[in-house]
Amino acid sequence: MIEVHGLTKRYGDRTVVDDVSFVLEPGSVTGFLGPNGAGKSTTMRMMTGLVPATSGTALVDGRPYRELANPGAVVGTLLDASAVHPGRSGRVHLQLLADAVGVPSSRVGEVLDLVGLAGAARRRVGGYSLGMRQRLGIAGALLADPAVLVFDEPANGLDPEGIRWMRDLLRGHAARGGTVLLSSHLLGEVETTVDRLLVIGSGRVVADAPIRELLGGDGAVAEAEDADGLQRALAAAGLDARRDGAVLTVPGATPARVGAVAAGAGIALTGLRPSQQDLEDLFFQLTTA
Ligand SMILES: Nc1ncnc2c1ncn2[C@@H]1O[C@H](COP(=O)(O)OP(=O)(O)OP(=O)(O)O)[C@@H](O)[C@H]1O
Repeated sequence: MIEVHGLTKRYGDRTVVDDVSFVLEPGSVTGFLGPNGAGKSTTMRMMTGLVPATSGTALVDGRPYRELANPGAVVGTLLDASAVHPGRSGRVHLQLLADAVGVPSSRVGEVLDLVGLAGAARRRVGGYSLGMRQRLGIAGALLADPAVLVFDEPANGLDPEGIRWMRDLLRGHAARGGTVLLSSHLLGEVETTVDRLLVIGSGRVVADAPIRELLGGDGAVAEAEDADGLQRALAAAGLDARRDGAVLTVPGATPARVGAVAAGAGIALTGLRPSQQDLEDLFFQLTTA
């Protein structure tokens, strides 16, 4: 469990993270969204002791990251995948990390296999592609099988297969009771990976809720060849519907209610679903002041 309370960072007279509070529960993947410069990386860096907070606290299992006896065994971080000595091989890089967090050398081979880098393990990291460096960073984060993963833009440079692999990895981690915080600009990827959304704009939290709740909206979207007839039937039932061709959007009505009205009027529906907001639209609504 991660508890962040009142976390604030000032550089000179600029407040780049402003009184940020949230809780990350085990068994969940939280997507951390915000425009460029909103303060995501700085927040993650304060949480993991890389940058001192001006004020506020970030606790991992009740303690600040820096006070954990073996932080790498509790929190796996991917915060700057390029911060690796280019002259070292991937295997040597991971071996040094393994020594630092106290895991056996056999684990190095396991994580290399896990991230799909076994074939490139003896090559110098300087010759790795961006995606390979990301995979190496993820391998390092997973070495000690930590319960918490804090990943800043993990999909950066990954190909579509790699992105799917990462999604499965993060979902699997949460399914085993792990806690994941992931920042990303790939909204489609976020939508299919996360349970919760934490959105910041200009250093402040502007949304923190389950993604289904944020995108859910209350209403139904129905399609019918006889859209005119359906609109009349809905109006007779006291429901205002907005029509766009054969598609009717009915705010404030459940799909079940719309289906019942259609059935009562003898109108065949060709589609019926809860209305859902587009994540991109939501993102701009929340972050455009
Ligand atoms: N060491 C520093 N000194 C001064 N300002 C900094 C420093 N590090 C970050 N900032 C500023 O803090 C703000 C937040 O930066 P941060 O990297 O946390 O944003 P971000 O949300 O991660 O952005 P991005 O999506 O572009 O990665 C930016 O305006 C940045 O210029």
